[in-house]
Amino acid sequence: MIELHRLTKRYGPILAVDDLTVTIRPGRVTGLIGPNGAGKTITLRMILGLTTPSRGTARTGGRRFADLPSPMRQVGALPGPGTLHGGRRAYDQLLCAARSNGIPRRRVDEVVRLAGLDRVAGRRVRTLSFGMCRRLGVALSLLGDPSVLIYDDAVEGLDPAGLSWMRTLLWGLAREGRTVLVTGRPLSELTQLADHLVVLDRGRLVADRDARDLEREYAERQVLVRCDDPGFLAGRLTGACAGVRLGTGGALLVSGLDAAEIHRLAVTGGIRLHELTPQRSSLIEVCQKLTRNGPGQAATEGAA
Ligand SMILES: Nc1ncnc2c1ncn2[C@@H]1O[C@H](COP(=O)(O)OP(=O)(O)OP(=O)(O)O)[C@@H](O)[C@H]1O
Repeated sequence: MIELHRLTKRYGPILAVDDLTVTIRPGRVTGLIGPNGAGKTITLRMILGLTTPSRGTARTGGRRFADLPSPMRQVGALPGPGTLHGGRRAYDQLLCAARSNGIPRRRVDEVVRLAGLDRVAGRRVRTLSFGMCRRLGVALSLLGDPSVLIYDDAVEGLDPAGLSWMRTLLWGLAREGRTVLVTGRPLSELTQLADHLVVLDRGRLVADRDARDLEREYAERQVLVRCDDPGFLAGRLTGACAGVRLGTGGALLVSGLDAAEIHRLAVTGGIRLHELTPQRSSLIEVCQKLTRNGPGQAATEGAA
């Protein structure tokens, strides 16, 4: 479990993380998401003891990172860029990390199998593909058999096969009862991975919800309409208190009325319908609605 209590990081007037209290629970994959500058990286850095909070605490398994007796056995993280030794064989990279943390060699063999590295373990790191390097990072993070996994940029750059592998792996690790926290981009792929979402905006918590519940609650139902007289139909729809936006190719995106009501208004107005398709906004659109719909800056002191 990861517990953040009133976690705050201030850089002068900038509140990068603002009084964040949230618990990341075991048994599920939690996605930490938010627009650029929302405070995701700083939050992860505070959990991993790389940045000192201005106020509040970040604890994993009840302790601050600096107080963990054997961090590699409690928390597994993907290595940052440039951390892997290009001239070393993948297996030796793992063995070296294991030895310096008092981890037996048989665990190296286990993580090689878990990460699907069997065929490339003898190759030098610089000769591995991007996807294989990511698998090596995963193997390193699992060496200490930690109960908490924190993966920044878990899916960035992965092809569909790599993404599917990562999803299966992380869900498996979560089902074993581990705490799994992922962040990074792209949002579309991260939201496919996470079954719970913690959404930040300007350093503040805006949602801490089951991903599907969030989608159900906030997703705006819309109906896409194509007809022979969109201007006339739009007038009738707004007259019936519907929200109407113009889509591509003259289509109307209608909210606030269901397809049957739209159909009735079109028919009684003598309008011929070509398409009437109910739609739902995606989880990405929900997250954009919850935040500021795009990049921005962290909160500054005194800002509303
Ligand atoms: N060392 C620093 N000094 C001053 N401000 C900083 C520092 N590090 C981060 N910030 C600011 O803190 C805010 C949060 O940054 P952070 O990197 O955590 O955002 P993020 O959500 O990870 O964004 P992105 O998605 O772009 O990586 C940003 O406004 C950033 O400019």
